[in-house]
Amino acid sequence: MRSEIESVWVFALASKWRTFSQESFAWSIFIILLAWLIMTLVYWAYPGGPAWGKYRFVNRSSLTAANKRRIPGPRGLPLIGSMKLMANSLAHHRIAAAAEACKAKRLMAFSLGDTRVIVTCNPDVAREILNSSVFADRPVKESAYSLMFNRAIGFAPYGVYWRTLRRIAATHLFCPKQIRGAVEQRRQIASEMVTLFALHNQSFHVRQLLKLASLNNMMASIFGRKYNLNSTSNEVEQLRALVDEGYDLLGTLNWSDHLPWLADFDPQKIRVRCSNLVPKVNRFVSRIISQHRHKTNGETQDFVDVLLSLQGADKLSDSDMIAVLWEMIFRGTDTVAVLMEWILARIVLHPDVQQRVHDELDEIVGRSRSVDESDVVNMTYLLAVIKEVLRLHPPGPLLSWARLAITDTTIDGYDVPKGTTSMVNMWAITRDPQEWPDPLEFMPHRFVTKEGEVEFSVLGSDLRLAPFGSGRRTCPGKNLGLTTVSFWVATLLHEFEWLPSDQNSVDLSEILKLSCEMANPLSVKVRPRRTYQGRGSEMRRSVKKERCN
Ligand code: HEM
Repeated sequence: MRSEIESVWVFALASKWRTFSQESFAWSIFIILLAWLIMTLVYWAYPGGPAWGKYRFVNRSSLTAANKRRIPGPRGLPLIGSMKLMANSLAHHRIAAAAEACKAKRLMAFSLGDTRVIVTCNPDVAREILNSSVFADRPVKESAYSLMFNRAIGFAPYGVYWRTLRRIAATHLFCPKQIRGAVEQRRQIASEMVTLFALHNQSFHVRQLLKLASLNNMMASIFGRKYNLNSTSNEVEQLRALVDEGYDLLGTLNWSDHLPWLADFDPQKIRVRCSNLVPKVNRFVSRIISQHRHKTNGETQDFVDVLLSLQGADKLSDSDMIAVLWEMIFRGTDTVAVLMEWILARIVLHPDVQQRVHDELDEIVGRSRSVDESDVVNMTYLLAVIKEVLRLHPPGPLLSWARLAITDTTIDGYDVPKGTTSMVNMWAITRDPQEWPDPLEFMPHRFVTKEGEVEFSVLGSDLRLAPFGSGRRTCPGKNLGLTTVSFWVATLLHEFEWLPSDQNSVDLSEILKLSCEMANPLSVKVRPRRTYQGRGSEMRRSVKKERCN
């Protein structure tokens, strides 16, 4: 009897405890959720949104009166902050509009999920950021890591390895002697482009051919591979597909970079795509490296040979070499093609400007011969046109890749903590009426210097127009890029009159991928300027012959 009573007690207590523990569990969850919600809202309430709020809340006791000054900026949404600013094909427009609305053109703070970001639309503050040694690092995206770019110049952490790579590239790829040495290759590709453009009797799109020309140029400089634009090569097709995929991956805003709790789910399938791409790139570049290793003639000819010849501390492992080589192809191809398409678009849109360039070409080169690269330095108006296009359509409106603060620092009087990502909205600076009279007008003559005036340099010394960035991480390929673009544009303008297509007028809408491209590819017609009768059919015959071969 006693034991029966005891078991009833035990059952009663157990069921009470179960009820209690279920209730208390539910309460605990509720309290945790409530606390989390409150903290989320507290973080979000700070100017600049949740990432800034979290930093300031967590460090509130150590912040002094001076560094309590808050950088103005949008809050965005709780938890994700202002992701919508960047998750947009016109991020540079949106950021400029937000800075205007927050009266924060000099310096604006915003949050991309957990990432603290500052951005400036002002040239003086841009100089402070880009030229400071504190911002000599880059925030590395997951895709950049997966694609090995952390071992190449663009994403390598600031330090000895990065400095070594820049020195090697500066000495063997980007120095004036090397750039001059590749003149014949650029001339050859320019003449192939002319031949192919001349074949069109109707309107056509220029983009594919410009990209292919640019890729062939980089393939020749980096891998020593020479291809004809007329003939399709399996190797070029393969590389083009690899570059396009890498370009798309790096140009996509990866939510997992800023919201670590999403990382395991890989919602945009970026990790999967990267892991599919990497072995293909490895195979492609390894094959070329191994062919170079087995070359019989010992001369140093291309960048692969240079990398293979390095000894001692400079010697690179095969995987580092692959990263460096691939990055060069990757960076050097699209930027040049994108800029050329914008230049041709402006040329078609402004016949008066085209006429002035033609007059200049007739005066300096004449119609009896083709353009020589050495003519270009004397073509002041053409160079002014290129600068004006860089001003209105910088290929990297947010300077492509952001910078990362290595230590705590001060920018424009505000304290900026270590680990903050910083960006420069070059597009907004180059369209600012306080910096440029009539900023939205296409007026190349603003860059034509008068007697005694100093020429405007776009290479990073004047932050009102620095399309190649500035400071330690400025673009190392800027001279190569400008030399190629100016010579090719001079040649294409010397050979043809560029006219709008019958069906599509020039549409200057933009789309920001890794570079800022024309949203609707340029369609044009060309009329030869200096060809004798019959040259068109002669060209057609020669192309047919090459294709048959
Ligand atoms: C019109 C042509 C080009 C434009 C507009 C351009 C623009 C840029 C910009 C804005 C940056 C970031 C600079 C900064 O953070 O301050 C950059 C970096 C870089 N560019 Fe270019 N670029 C061009 C051509 C090239 C070419 C032809 C190459 C190589 C073949 C190249 C290789 C690089 C590399 C390796 C970096 C990373 C530098 C580093 O982090 O140390 N670029 N470029």
